[in-house]
Amino acid sequence: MRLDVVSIFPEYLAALDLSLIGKARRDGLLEMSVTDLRDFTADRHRTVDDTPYGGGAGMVMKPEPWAQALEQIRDSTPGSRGDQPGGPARSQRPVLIVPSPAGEVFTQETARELAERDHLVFACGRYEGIDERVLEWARESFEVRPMSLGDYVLNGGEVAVLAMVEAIGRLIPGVIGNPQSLVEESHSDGLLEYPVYTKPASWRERGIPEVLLSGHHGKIARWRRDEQLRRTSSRRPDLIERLQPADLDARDRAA
Ligand SMILES: N#Cc1c(-c2ccc3ccn(Cc4ccc(CN5CCCCC5)cc4)c3c2)n[nH]c1N
Repeated sequence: MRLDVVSIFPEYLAALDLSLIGKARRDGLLEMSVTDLRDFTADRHRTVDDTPYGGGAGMVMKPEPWAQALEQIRDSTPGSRGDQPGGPARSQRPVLIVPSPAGEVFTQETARELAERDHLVFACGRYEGIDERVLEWARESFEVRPMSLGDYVLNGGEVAVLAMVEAIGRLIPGVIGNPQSLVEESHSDGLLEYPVYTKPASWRERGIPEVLLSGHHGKIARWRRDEQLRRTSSRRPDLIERLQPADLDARDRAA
């Protein structure tokens, strides 16, 4: 997989050189490049914003620097242009992910879907956002996906990209050492994860659930599933409502 990020704060994305994503890059499991939008400006002040048509507070990001940055990324990626009329086939098109409070909400399902794609391009807006015509223009060559982290307002797209890249990157085969840990985490089966404990068995006069010391794998699995159901019912009843009958077995229903 190839990841490209465009931002006026490229240093914000330096955190992606750390930890698992950084190791995945060094291991060749993914390629990643960060582009400074200001490199595509034509004035001495490297201006990327201007006042909004129709008035209103704040500034809007100018379209031309974005189009030039995205063209360079598109044209430097084999197969992204395609020679078919109407541009590249969907499967070849890079996905242009545009963080925005007005986007679809990014979920674990979104991460799983995007982890299957060959080329993701993230456009980090700032100010009040990017001129909408950029997204319209980009649809000729990209699959354009406005994407939101959740229902709160950030100051720009970089924090969202850090979260999305981590959520997507960890699903790429080989990035996580133990793939089993991907199976049992929150949202992998529609439920929140169970509580975890480690040594010492007694800590500040607090013990751990006896079943976890029993060595009885079946009982431990049952306890963990019950804890998932209990936690999800208590903290995220909306997830319980979304569960399909097939997601719950007879023992769950009895719980
Ligand atoms: N992902 C994600 C996000 C973001 C996010 C992502 C990208 C950008 C780029 C700029 N901002 C700041 C911003 C965006 C909109 C507004 C409201 N304005 C009202 C008047 C018309 C114009 C828009 C204010 C400030 C961003 C915020 N916030 N929350 C998420 N989950």
